[in-house]
Formats: sequence, C-alpha cells, structure tokens
Amino acid sequence: MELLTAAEMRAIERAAIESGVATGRELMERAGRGVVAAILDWRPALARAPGRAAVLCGPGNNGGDGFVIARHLKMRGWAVDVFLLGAPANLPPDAAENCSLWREMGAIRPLTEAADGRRSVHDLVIDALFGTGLTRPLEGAARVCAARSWRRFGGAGAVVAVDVPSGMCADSGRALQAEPSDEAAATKCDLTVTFHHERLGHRLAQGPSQLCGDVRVVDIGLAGVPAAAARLGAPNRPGLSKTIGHKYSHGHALILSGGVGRGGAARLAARGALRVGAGLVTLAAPPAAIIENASRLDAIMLRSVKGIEGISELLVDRRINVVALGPGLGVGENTCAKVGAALANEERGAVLDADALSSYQDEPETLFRLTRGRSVVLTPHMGEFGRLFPAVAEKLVAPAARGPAFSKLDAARAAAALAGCIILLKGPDTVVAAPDGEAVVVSAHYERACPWLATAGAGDVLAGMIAGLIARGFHPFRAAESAAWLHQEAARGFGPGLIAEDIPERLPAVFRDLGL
Ligand SMILES: NC(=O)C1=CN([C@@H]2O[C@H](COP(=O)(O)OP(=O)(O)OC[C@H]3O[C@@H](n4cnc5c(N)ncnc54)[C@H](O)[C@@H]3O)[C@@H](O)[C@H]2O)[C@@H](O)CC1
Ligand SMILES: [K+]
Repeated sequence: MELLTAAEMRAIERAAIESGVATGRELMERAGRGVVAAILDWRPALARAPGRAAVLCGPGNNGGDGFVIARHLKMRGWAVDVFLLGAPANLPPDAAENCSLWREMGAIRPLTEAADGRRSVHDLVIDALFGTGLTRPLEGAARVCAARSWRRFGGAGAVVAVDVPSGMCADSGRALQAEPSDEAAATKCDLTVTFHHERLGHRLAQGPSQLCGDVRVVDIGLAGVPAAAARLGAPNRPGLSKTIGHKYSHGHALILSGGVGRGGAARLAARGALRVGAGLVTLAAPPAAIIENASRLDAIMLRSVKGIEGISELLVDRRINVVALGPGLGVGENTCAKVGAALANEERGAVLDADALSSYQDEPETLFRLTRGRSVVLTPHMGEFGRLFPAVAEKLVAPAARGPAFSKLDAARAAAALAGCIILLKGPDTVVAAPDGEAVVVSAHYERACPWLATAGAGDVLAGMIAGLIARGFHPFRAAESAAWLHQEAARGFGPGLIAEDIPERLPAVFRDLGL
C-alpha cells in the first residue's frame, strides 16, 4: 500500500483532471459521497437511525467536501448544521459550487457559533476545516473547535475527519504549532476518511496514535495514476518461503556478546536470528562468559573469543556472512574496535544496534566512514538516533511550525544519506530508509497495534532477526523491513504480557499464518 504526501496527492489529482479521467467537481462529489458511505459502514447504527450532524467547513476544498457531505447526510434523513470558516465568496470554484448547492437545502452559520456552543447536540461532527492544504497552525475558531474535539465537543457522538484531522500536517502526522510554548492543536477524531491512498501522516507521529482514530480509504477513481511514493512495510514472502536447504545455504550469523552477566541481550538476538531462519548462528563471548552462555544455549553455537584479535580470527571464516553487535557490549572505545573488526570485510553484512551506535556519539563521522556503501543496517531508537544524527533529530523535535513539516520519514532518509547505509528508526511507526531515498513505514497501528512490544530486550531480538534474514540472503533493506514486520506480527499474535523471549518463539506461528 502506498503512502502519499500532500504534494503527491495533488499531482495525482492534477494528472487525473488534465487527462480527462474526472473533473475536480466529480472528484469532490465522489469524495464527499464516499465519506458518508464510509461513516455509515463504520458505524452501522448511524445508518439505521439518522440523527443530527454538525459539518465544520473550511475555506478550501476540504470545506468543499464538507458541503457535499452535508448534502448527502441531509438526503439520508439527517438534520444537518453547517458552519463555515470565512466567507462563501472566498471559496475556491468547486467548493463554491457545492456551497451554493447546500444553500438550496439549508443554512450556513459562522464557525464561531460552533466554537462558542457550550454543549454539542450533535451525534456526528464532521471536521472538513483543513485537509492537505494546511500550511500554518490553526487559529481562531478553527483552533477552538480542534481543542473542543479533545473533550468530544462536550458530549457529541462521533468526530469524523475528512482526509486528515484539521491541524495535522498530512506529510508528517504532526500537529502544527507556532512555537514550543504553543500547544499543538489538531482535531482528535474517532474516524478519518481519506481518498485514494493513505497519507504519510496517517501512519506517522501523532497521526495514528492520537489524532486520526480509525482510518478508512475511499476510492475516488484515481487508480492507474502513478505516483512515486513511500510504502507501508510488508513481509517479503518469496524471500521467506525459500525452501530449506543445507544449513550453510541459509547463511551463518555471528552475534557478539558482552562479558560476564551481560550476555542476555546477545542471547535474545541470537535466538531471533535462529528462529527467523538463519542456517547457523554463533554467539561469540569472552572466555570468562563461556560457562554462563554454555548453560543457556543449545542450538546456538558458542565460541570463545579473546579481545579484538579473537573476533578478527573468527571472522576469517567467510561462511559467516553477517555480524550483529551492540546489545550488551557497553559504550566506549572497546566497542568501537569491535565494530571496526566486524566491518573489516567488505562482503559481510552487519547490524549495529544499541551500544555499537552510542559508542560513536562523539564522532559519528568515524562510524559513517565504515558504513558508507556497505550492507549495513543501523537500528537506532530515537535516543540513539539523536546521538548519531543530532542535527537531523533537532529538526524532528523542533515545533512543526509550517506544513509540510519535517517528518520521521524525512529524518530516516536524511540519516541514511549521511551514514550511507540502511537506517531502521524504531517506534510503533518504524521507518526503514536507504541512502537512495527508498523508504517504508512499518506501522504497528490500527488493526496491527501492539503497544506491549515496547518491552525490555525487544530491540535486541529485532537486531538478531535482521541479521538472520541477511544471513539468508536478503538485501539489508528487505531484511530490515521484513524483520520489523515479523517482529510486530509475533508480538501481535502473542498479545499482552509479552516479554522479549516470547518474540522468537512466536515466529513459527507467524510463518504458518503466512502460509510458508
Ligand atoms: N487532491 C485531491 O485529489 C482531492 C482533494 N480533495 C479535498 O481537497 C483538500 C485540499 O484542498 P485545498 O488544497 O483547498 O486545501 P484545504 O482545504 O486543506 O485548505 C486550504 C486553504 O486554507 C488556507 N489555510 C491554510 N492553513 C491555514 C490556517 N492555519 N488558517 C487559515 N487558513 C489556512 C489556505 O490558504 C487555503 O485557502 C483535500 O484535503 C481534500 O479534502 C477532495 O475534494 C477530493 C480530491
Ligand atoms: K479535515
């Protein structure tokens, strides 16, 4: 599934209109009618018993959709109150036409009245104030209405956004705000109905977690108009279903462990690598930690390595085609030396996580010289990301004062360009990006939500799973994307109460469900 920016959606609309696929009026009609159908399908009780709706219309084409919605609701027996921000005379042509059509059916009141009303008498509030054209933070009555939506308009039924919740940037999922002291304002909705494909903002930042509610996509007849867009991440089925061969044909992953009492993270990673299908998995530990690890490992092989030379000696074996390191290694020069040894051979893949990233916080460029152009995946969470890419992270945490705002996708892309390798930026809205700009959002939201995945050690398992898929011959980008998806799916299937150890053990069930 593609995820569009506002500009990409506008380009598609323009191409459709220019090539005669549909007029702007027709698209608006399909959009408004589609929203009504989607709402009634989403909550069938609203279809059985029409009530009273408030339609909040803005000054652009999002408002135009609102007038279409008002008309279709009224035709279905609803009592409809329409509120407009600004004057009808200032509406763009298609919206103005639909405004006139509505005026034959009912009145238009200024939005300030909706903002002032103490209690809502409405069963349904339609937010058609701003869509993809929003460029600056909400002001005045629109801002008051957005704030009221957080209190459900004083008792209103469902709040439904047209295209995007007003106040949210469609590209980043962030609520626009002028300065840090300024509270971000965007409508909090129960349902968001968008058109053609989802926008990126439906999958990033506050979009899915706080603002959109459920999301439905309405077809407005734009299929076939191409766009170069980001995608929603998915498992690579053909890669995963490759028949089981000789154990060496599925590669050999090496996981570097920390010292005595610090091997748990590496063991979790190793288990993830093995369960995801690496042919062989070896855990390399310092001599003093061998007994501890030997008592905990069976299918995973164990090697004692002494210092950096020990790692280099082990890596003379070319059959080891990927190394994962970072979890439990500690932050410091010693870990940097291990990263250097792990990346010495150009042909070998690598996954760097946790301490392998934080160890370079004083000179990230030293790390990037090693990773540039290599089959390497860096898997930072936001904190680690900020240490390696401080300038990029700063742009992401600065208030989103203008739309389109800098997004998590932009951040991961910028980081991938700097590091010259694959970046997986963690979160429920995980983004995987490559230096050439390819990017996916692996989204654990809506029907795939699994907040219990934020548990200690889950990231270690993910690093191991990525390494396991690289061992199996996956391109590092596909390995990161598929592993992130499988990781979420395992957590989803397990349910609340999940601990990191459960994730690898759940993978066989995930594979079975995929029909592999
Ligand atoms: N692109 C498409 O293919 C389609 C778009 N449609 C609708 O059209 C919408 C986009 O319409 P527009 O481009 O007119 O954009 P909007 O309706 O989102 O708003 C644009 C207007 O608001 C003003 N504005 C921006 N930020 C403001 C602020 N903070 N305070 C006050 N005014 C502000 C702009 O100057 C402009 O006049 C979509 O979200 C969608 O709802 C649909 O009709 C169907 C087809
Ligand atoms: K809206």
